[in-house]
Formats: sequence, structure tokens, C-alpha cells
Amino acid sequence: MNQNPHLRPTKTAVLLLNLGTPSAPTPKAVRVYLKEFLSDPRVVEIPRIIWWFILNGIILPIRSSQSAKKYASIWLPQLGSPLMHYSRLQAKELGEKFANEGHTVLVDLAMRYGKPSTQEALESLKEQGMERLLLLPLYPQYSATTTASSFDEVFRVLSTWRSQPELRSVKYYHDNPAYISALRDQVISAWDKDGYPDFARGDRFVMSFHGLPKRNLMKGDPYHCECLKTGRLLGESLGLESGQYIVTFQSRFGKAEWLKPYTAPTIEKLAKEGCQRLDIFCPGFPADCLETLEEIAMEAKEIFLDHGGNDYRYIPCLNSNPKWIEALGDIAYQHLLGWNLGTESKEELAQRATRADVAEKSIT
Ligand SMILES: C=CC1=C(C)c2cc3[nH]c(cc4nc(cc5[nH]c(cc1n2)c(C)c5CCC(=O)O)C(CCC(=O)O)=C4C)c(C)c3C=C
Ligand SMILES: [Fe+2]
Ligand SMILES: [Fe+2]
Repeated sequence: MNQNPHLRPTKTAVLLLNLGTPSAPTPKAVRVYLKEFLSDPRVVEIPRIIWWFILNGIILPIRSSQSAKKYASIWLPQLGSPLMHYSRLQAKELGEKFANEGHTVLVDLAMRYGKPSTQEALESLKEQGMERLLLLPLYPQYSATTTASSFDEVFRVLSTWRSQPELRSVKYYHDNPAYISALRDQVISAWDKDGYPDFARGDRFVMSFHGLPKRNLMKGDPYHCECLKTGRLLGESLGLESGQYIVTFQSRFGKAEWLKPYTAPTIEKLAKEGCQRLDIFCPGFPADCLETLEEIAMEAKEIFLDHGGNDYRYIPCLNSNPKWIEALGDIAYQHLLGWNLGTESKEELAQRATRADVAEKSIT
């Protein structure tokens, strides 16, 4: 790499941002991950000193081993954490899509907690000549706990740089038509594949989103409204009547009230009311992870079957669905408008070199 920044080609980069995951399904690795995650004041808004004692004295000692067992149950042989595997795959395929369309756009993945860290991803892009940066969170619905926290970390790293890239960020895409269409495709493929009689879907379609404390909504976090809109748009695109689908919220943490209705009690209620066949999907998670594969595909299934349900169909997340990669591309292109998406021509580089040469001579 040429050390003189004036002589390097300037490149545009898209950085996918996701939450992060433990490095191994062991109590030790999960503890490191949970400590970093749950120490983030964007995630837990309890006064720091009080929270420090609760986190270190109660939560970490108990939850690290409990969660490690759950992680072990979903860890992919050879591939590791599903969240990491699918997030990497999405970055790789998005990069290939740009290349196939004749663009030189750097694509990388940064995790908010753990590895690959936001710092290392940004440093690597800088090394490759990044001059323009688009932040694209793998959170379709904006929340301060996720999207804003990832952006904070990017801004923190950039605050230490002398020469910063031009910067753009995607705040949300919960109602983006390409995203909704990819979700629709994922659901329809599952309905088709399982070969129910006449294109059969279940009696009810549940869309389960990650939850959030209710006070976050009351303080102005738009996440709840965005989840409801995604749910309505997907329900409509599947041709469902409003009584046939329901939006629920999962993964409640702690004793405070979270967004309702909660997923597990809703599933129990549906089974008790006589719903025999249930389809469940997690539109807010672009990649399968602990929350979907363990909590929804395993735990919630048991609840449904234990309370009289008969047929429980977990529909996998978007993962590497080609329509989803298309949608990521669409969203990126919208926000990249006006930016150079190819390496500069040899002539441009030569001109740049001449200008740099003149500038250097005038300094010495
Ligand atoms: C106060 C606690 C939490 C808030 C607020 C929260 C918001 C939130 N999280 C996601 C997406 C994911 N969360 C995942 C795991 C996870 N989440 C919490 C707690 C809060 N999340 C914990 C403690 C954990 C770790 C697992 C556990 O011990 O239960 C994951 C999966 C990560 C993986 O490795 O697979 C995702 C994805 C969103 C979208 C969100 C707010 C909108
Ligand atoms: Fe979470
Ligand atoms: Fe969970």
C-alpha cells in the first residue's frame, strides 16, 4: 500500500453492522460477551453504579452458564455461531453483487460487541483506501439499543482519526418494499416446501420481534411502531386478513414491563384456544441466531405442543435468501446515490499523482 494518501485510489465502502455473538458456546466466552453487551448504557439504562453490582454480582454468574448451554444447542458444526455465519455470508454476497454489477465497493462486517470489532473493520477499510463510508445496520427496525449503539461505536472510532471518510448511515428500512418482498419470499418458500394441502399455511401466522422495555417506547424509541408496520406490510403482502396474523415480542430480560404481547404466552393462548397449526417467523432478525433458533424454534415449539397445538412450523430467517441480498443491494444503492462506485481511471490516478507531486515539491 502506497503510504502517500494522495496517490491511493479512493474507494466507497459499505459496512454492515450487527450485534455480535460469543466466540464459543462456553460459560467463559459467553460471560465476556454478556459483560460487554450488558455494560452498554444504550442497552441497559439503569444508573451505572447500581447496575454494576447487579450485573457482576447476580446476572453474569448465573446467566453465563445458562446461556452457554443454549448457545451449545444451536452452534453449527464447523461453522460456529449462526449469527456470525449468516452475517458474514451476507457481507460476502453483497460484495459479490456489487462486483458482478461492475462496481468497486468494499463491503465488510462489524459487530458491536466482540469480533470482528467495529474498530478493526474500520481500520481494515481505511487500509484499503476507503474515502466514503455507508453504514448499513442489519437491524431493519431502528432502536437506540441496537442501531444507535452501533453508530455510536463507529463515531467513537472515527473520532480518533485524523482523516475521516465521508459518512452516510441508513437509519431504518422496516417498510422498504425490497425488504418486505424478501420476507414474503421467505415465508412463501416455507409454505410451498412443506407441501401442506392447497398451499397451506397454518391457522395463524405469528411474527415475533425482539422485545424492548416499554419505557424505551414511552421515551421515544420508534422501534415498536416500526415492528408493527413491518408486520402489517408483510401480513398484507401475504394476503392475510388482520385476524390471521399477530405481531408479538420475545426475549424479555429482567422484571420490568416490555413491549406486549409477549411471544411465549401468546403461543400458549393460541394453542389453548384450539389453534392446531401455527406458522412463526421473525422478520426483525435478518440472520438466525440464539433468539430465533433456541427461543422460537425450540422453546416456543414445546409450549405450543404442550398446550394442545399440533403442527408448529418455524420459518427460518432471511439468512442468505437471494432476494434478501438483492434487498440489501437496493437499500445500499439508494443511499450511495452520487458517490463514486468504481475505482478511478488510470488517467484520474495519474492526474492525482501529478497534483500530489506538485504539492509535495511546494512544501519541501
Ligand atoms: C436489556 C437487555 C436487552 C435489550 C434491550 C435487547 C435488545 C435487542 N436485542 C436484539 C437482538 C439480539 N439480541 C440477542 C441476544 C441477547 N439480547 C439480550 C438482551 C437484550 N437485548 C441478551 C442478554 C442476549 C444474549 C443471549 C442471552 O443471554 O439471552 C441476539 C442474539 C445474539 C447471538 O449470539 O445469537 C440478537 C440478534 C435486538 C434487535 C434488540 C432491540 C431491538
Ligand atoms: Fe437482545
Ligand atoms: Fe432469548
